[in-house]
Amino acid sequence: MRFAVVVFPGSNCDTDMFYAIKEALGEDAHYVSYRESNLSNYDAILLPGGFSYGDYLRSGSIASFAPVMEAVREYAELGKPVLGVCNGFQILLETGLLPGAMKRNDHLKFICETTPIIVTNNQTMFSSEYRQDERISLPIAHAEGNYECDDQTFDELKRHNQIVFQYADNPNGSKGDIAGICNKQGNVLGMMPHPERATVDLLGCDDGLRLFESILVNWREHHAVTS
Ligand SMILES: NC(=O)CCC(N)C(=O)O
Repeated sequence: MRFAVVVFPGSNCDTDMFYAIKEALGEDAHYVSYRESNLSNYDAILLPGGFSYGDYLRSGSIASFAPVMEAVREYAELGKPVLGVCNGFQILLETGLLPGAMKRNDHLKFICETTPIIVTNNQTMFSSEYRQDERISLPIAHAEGNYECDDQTFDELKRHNQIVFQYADNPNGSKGDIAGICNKQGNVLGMMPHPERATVDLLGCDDGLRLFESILVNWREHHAVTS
């Protein structure tokens, strides 16, 4: 499976993402520039964490106008997997590929810690290798992770099972303890916790690996070789 790791000016988790795919998952990973306009060679697109364009204006807002995001939008419309982690999630929100917005953490401090996460929906292409309502541990590292949306959007997220991950111990004030949501079609996921920082025991936790394994398992199911 060929994964694209998109690199924006200011990305800083691209190498971790590349390592997670190449070394921990054992699949093909490629760095792709924010200038790229054709993503048709890839089976999944990964938007890594970081501080794209210095987080100026709002996190992810300037990156949402990068040339590659038009290609990501077209790619997502085809139903192919798009994952945004942390700053990647913020970019997906700013692009409108996911509903809602990110505010500064309610305590106005940057938080960097490993935190308990609940798998609220294991029926997605990103979470199927977890058990429903499983409690896992993942690192978080952000200043703007306080998810916000209006009540109508929140009801829709619940009605369409779009809330995929929730904080067990809300660290930032996020509405509904939201840590990760997907679009209605289920092929675009944004999440603040960093699964790519938790893919091997050596990192202290490997609960993130099953997220990438879920993508791979689901891709294989749709690309089964029948001879
Ligand atoms: N780890 C990251 O992606 C940093 C996120 C980010 N730009 C912030 O909210 O602070």
